[in-house]
Amino acid sequence: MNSGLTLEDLTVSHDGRVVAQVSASVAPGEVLTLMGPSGSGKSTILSAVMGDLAPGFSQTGRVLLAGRELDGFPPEARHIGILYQDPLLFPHLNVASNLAFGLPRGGSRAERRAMVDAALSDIGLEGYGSRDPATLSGGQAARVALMRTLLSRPSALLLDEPFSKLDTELRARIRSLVLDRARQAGIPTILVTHDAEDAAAAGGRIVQLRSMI
Ligand SMILES: Nc1ncnc2c1ncn2[C@@H]1O[C@H](COP(=O)(O)OP(=O)(O)OP(=O)(O)O)[C@@H](O)[C@H]1O
Repeated sequence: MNSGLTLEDLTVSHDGRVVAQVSASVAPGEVLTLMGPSGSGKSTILSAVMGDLAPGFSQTGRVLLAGRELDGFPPEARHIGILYQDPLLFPHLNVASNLAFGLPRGGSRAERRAMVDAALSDIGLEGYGSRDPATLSGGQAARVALMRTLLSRPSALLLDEPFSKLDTELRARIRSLVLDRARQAGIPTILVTHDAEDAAAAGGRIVQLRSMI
């Protein structure tokens, strides 16, 4: 059974005008790069996959995960992880609780704590568990956000330029961390980027969106 992600003639319109259109299929563990000029609809396509279009937009076509159509599923039942340029962390939870939020249910307190500690170590933030997210640098917050998403074991991963605000060295490290994990876990992944180095690191096929205006 194909457990990849398929976008079948996915078309998004606003006021009767097509603003984004794509057909693509992403195999398990493949990182497909979505490129295209500003305004060609890259972020809009990711919102359509999430089933989370802003009011006024409508979509046609199909999104299939593991061969099953996602249409009609509430967003929380889709198990699709998304990361944006600006890391979104819960401001009222400390760093450890933000990470624990991503863990699937189950397991003892001690097991969950051990998983959070291992995750902090993986992102080079040992000892940061009790910190308030507001006290983190941009790069530290980005690492926590991506690890929280990875811990939730998404069935598919959407990356909307999540590396673009990081400095060159951190960018390369965080990029490898997330792309390697996605590949190892067999997660079909779509990376939106303007950056040729990101696309090369992704190593998968590149789909170019055309500007619809
Ligand atoms: N609220 C809106 N009303 C009308 N059109 C909109 C609205 N929001 C976005 N659009 C249009 O949808 C199209 C796709 O925008 P989108 O942000 O998905 O492009 P993008 O490729 O991600 O751009 P960028 O690379 O600049 O982030 C654009 O033409 C944009 O003008």
